[in-house]
Amino acid sequence: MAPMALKGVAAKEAPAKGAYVTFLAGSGDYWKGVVGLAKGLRAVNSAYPLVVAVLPDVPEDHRRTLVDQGCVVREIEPVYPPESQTQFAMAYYVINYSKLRIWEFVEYKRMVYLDADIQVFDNIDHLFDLEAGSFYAVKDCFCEKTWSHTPQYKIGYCQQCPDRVSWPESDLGVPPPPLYFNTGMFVHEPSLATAKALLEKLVVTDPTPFAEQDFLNMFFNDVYKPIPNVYNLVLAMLWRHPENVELGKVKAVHYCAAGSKPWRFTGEEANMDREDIKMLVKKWWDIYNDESLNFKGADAGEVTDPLGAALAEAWAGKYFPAPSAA
Ligand SMILES: O=c1ccn([C@@H]2O[C@H](COP(=O)(O)OP(=O)(O)O)[C@@H](O)[C@H]2O)c(=O)[nH]1
Ligand SMILES: OC[C@H]1O[C@H](O[C@@H]2[C@@H](O)[C@H](O)[C@@H](O)[C@H](O)[C@@H]2O)[C@H](O)[C@@H](O)[C@H]1O
Ligand SMILES: [Mn+2]
Repeated sequence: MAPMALKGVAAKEAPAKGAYVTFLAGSGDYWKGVVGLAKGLRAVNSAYPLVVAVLPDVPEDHRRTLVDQGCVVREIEPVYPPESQTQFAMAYYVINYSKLRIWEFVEYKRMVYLDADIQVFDNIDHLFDLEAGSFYAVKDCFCEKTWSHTPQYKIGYCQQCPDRVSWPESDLGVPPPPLYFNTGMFVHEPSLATAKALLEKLVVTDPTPFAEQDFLNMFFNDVYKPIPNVYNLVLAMLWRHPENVELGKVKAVHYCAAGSKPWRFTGEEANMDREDIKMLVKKWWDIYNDESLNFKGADAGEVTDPLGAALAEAWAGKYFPAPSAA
């Protein structure tokens, strides 16, 4: 017997296949990173929309700019680590715990998360077809000063080159650290059960220096599957492990090195005078400034990405009342 449909409850929509998702907090200039990302994904003809998880402190004009670029803007509730210990996470990173909300985006079966300081230079839509059940992300590097609090930094050990300085297991009596991923980019499967489990685990987990990145590495440690660094080039790799980088094959660049955010670039910080860095920053600006990559929404008449147009239209009314009839 067919299950009786609950009166007035619309049949559950089958989740859409997938979407890219990024995270925006505050009223600062990271919205420029999101605009760049939206245009970069268009430049590589991605078939998926870009969802932006915004904290309540993101101003309306920034949200409007993102909707005008075809983004689907979704407000999320902030996520805070246990109050009593917050001072143990680098204050700057504490807001990143709110990234955990994207597991609640169950209208999508699969999502590819990208930090707003990432730019995509080649189509990576095939990531949506990776086998389900694993957590896919790129291995991080332990060699920058930001890691100076860790034993691996003090020893000079890095998972990017485990043989350069081998882990002194017999001296330390502990095995090398498990594989550790950078959370500027990852492929995940939204699920309310996982979202609930993440938050329940967070409540009993003291914050650590790399905040949600450390936490996600702990949580997904047994299902983590490394993917090649072409999907998330952590810039420090260019001077820490150049032997592991083939710049011509890189599909996504992560501008996470100090001073490398393109929209704030001065070239003054360490390594920012490198030719490859200046070339990558220019590549970012070339996309950001390319008017032909602007979203051509329904109101522009010529719909170039129907899914984005439909989503943007559906969402436009959510944040901005439809223009009243003149
Ligand atoms: O003021 C901020 C700081 C961070 N972020 C978001 O949080 C992500 C992680 O921060 P960031 O990329 O600066 O960290 P990094 O990768 O450089 O360590 C950013 O990419 C943005 O998506 C933001 O929206 N506003
Ligand atoms: O909140 C912790 C952050 O941790 C990661 O950034 C780090 C990491 O890449 C280190 O390896 C670098 O040395 C460091 O510069 C950089 O900030 C993620 O990119 C970011 O999205 C966010 O999760
Ligand atoms: Mn980043």
